[in-house]
Amino acid sequence: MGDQLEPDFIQALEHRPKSGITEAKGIPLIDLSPSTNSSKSDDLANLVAEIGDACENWGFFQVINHGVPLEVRERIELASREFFALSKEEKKKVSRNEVNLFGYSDFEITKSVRDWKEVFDCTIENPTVIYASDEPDDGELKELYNQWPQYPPDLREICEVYASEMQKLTYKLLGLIALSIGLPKDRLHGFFKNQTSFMRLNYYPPCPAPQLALGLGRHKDAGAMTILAQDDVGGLEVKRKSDGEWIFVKPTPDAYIVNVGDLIQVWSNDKYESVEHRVKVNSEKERISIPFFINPSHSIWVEPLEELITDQNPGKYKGYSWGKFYATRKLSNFKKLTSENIQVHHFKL
Ligand SMILES: O=C(O)CCC(=O)C(=O)O
Ligand SMILES: [Fe+2]
Repeated sequence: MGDQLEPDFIQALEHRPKSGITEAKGIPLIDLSPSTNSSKSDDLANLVAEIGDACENWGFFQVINHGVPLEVRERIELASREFFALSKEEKKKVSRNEVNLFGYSDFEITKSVRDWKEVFDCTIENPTVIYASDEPDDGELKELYNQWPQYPPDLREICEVYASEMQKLTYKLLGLIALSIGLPKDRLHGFFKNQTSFMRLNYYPPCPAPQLALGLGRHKDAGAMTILAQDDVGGLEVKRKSDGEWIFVKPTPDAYIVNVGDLIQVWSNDKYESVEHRVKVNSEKERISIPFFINPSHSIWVEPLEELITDQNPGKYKGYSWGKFYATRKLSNFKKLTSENIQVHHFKL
């Protein structure tokens, strides 16, 4: 079967998916209604505690009663299917490249192995401002804009509506996370003025050798937080903190999956860790997922929050520039990497 797959998709033995599913209780499912309704303060305190436990013990959770209309989600899933069903030639008219960092790609690489997937990226702030180069002393900025395909004609409008719903949910979740570490609700909000957040439509086609490849290799998300919609096929696996076992994230209708990224790990000084995850593919069904990557402004200096630092709990990271980190990551898509891509652990003290 391996001969049906180009060698650059084949994972090393130790990273190949297991054929069965590890049945486990899975990541926590959290009802967000106490944050929306004018509910009792006890309910809010319980919700904050649940969020804190989930961030600490899993780094991942699912939310329901999140306030995002189901219709908005159904529209973006449908539009994604319509876009990826186009011919390669048509999709490549909006290819991402070194100048236009957003758009379509069928060439994603994670830890030097190709992912069995296609993506369409679009940015949220219009334009998004980032550093023009990854050189530490070069302060030149550049503006990034989206590219939109001709078909489906309403993709732009649908993505914009979806993004504005995700933004509302973002601030709700950032508030709950801040409260859960004993900080004022709006403590993290300021980092996201002129944000570099972006969203991605992921398409995982059926794979002839799903036991050899991955839809997306193991990785951690480098930004602050990710909110993910997955369809009913399933494939996402999360590395359980307690024992390192890969746990299948069972699709839950109308739930969003939330995970802590590397920035919350640094801001919280390792109280909340960013957790590895990956995506399995299957030989029969295509799968759609839509991550919304919440990233701060390029101008943010990332370091443990000063309120959390004491003599007993000294800062575990030296600071780094989010903008330079992000520029390095984005430009690496177009370079042949010979060494490990930039990672947050490079800034560990
Ligand atoms: O497709 C998924 O379920 C996960 C996607 C993901 O982890 C990512 O794009 O960073
Ligand atoms: Fe991810």
